[in-house]
Amino acid sequence: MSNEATRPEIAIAGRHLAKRFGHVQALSDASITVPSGKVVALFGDNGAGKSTFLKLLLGIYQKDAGELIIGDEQVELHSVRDAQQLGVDCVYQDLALAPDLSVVDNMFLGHELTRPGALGWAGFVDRKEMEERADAALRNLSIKLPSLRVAVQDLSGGQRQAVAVARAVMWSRTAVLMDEPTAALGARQSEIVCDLMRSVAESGLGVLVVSHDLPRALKVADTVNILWRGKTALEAPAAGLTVPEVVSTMVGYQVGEAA
Ligand SMILES: Nc1ncnc2c1ncn2[C@@H]1O[C@H](COP(=O)(O)OP(=O)(O)OP(=O)(O)O)[C@@H](O)[C@H]1O
Repeated sequence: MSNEATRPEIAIAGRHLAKRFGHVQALSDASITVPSGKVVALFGDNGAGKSTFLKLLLGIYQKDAGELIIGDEQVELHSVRDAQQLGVDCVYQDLALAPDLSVVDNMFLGHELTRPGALGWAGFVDRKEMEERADAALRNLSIKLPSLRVAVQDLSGGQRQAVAVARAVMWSRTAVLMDEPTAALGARQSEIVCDLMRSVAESGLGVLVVSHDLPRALKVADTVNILWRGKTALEAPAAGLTVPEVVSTMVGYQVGEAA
């Protein structure tokens, strides 16, 4: 868990970001700041540029213009690896879990712990330590599962989502980005995932969540950012906003403007 004294003020931010794909100007002037310990909800109509923004923050795409900040420092990201090394991870919409592997194996996918073998040869996977660390990561977020050895395909949708969130948190030091984390879930499981977002923020990380579930995201977020045709149309505290106001801004009316 992060130490408050050493926590950066800004976990992650993109300022005045622009990105063009051929003839499509996906982003022209988009700015989002995610402070440490806060949940920021990113809203926007289809094609507004939300996924493009996330992919710029993750190093999947490279920006044409603007500034990226991670952990209070201005950075350049050339790959996903660059973002990961700065402590940024993502819970993707498809969760990117291997269904036939256990919870533990999914939590360590690509990060397996090995002990050195005899004569310095490749070591064996240290399963005991993997289980202990996975268990601690899940407990920190108060996630309860039937077993760590169960295959992910035998968990409920909400439990799978929780494993994906815990995995991202385990490998993040700075910020966790979430792309539609409740899209495939029922009401009760969505509430559990929203509670999880708050726990992640309370652990000191910045959380940026892209969502079409406006009522739930408004409830869980500290700040709301709305993109409209590739530009930031509104950045405001969630507490003062209603769903109709958000929808108006998403479709191009400013808050307070007569329809
Ligand atoms: N790799 C790409 N190549 C070409 N055009 C792209 C690419 N990625 C996104 N776009 C275009 O950029 C614009 C913004 O797309 P983006 O996926 O970022 O929007 P979004 O807000 O995430 O939409 P949705 O809610 O529908 O997922 C769209 O017009 C889209 O067609």
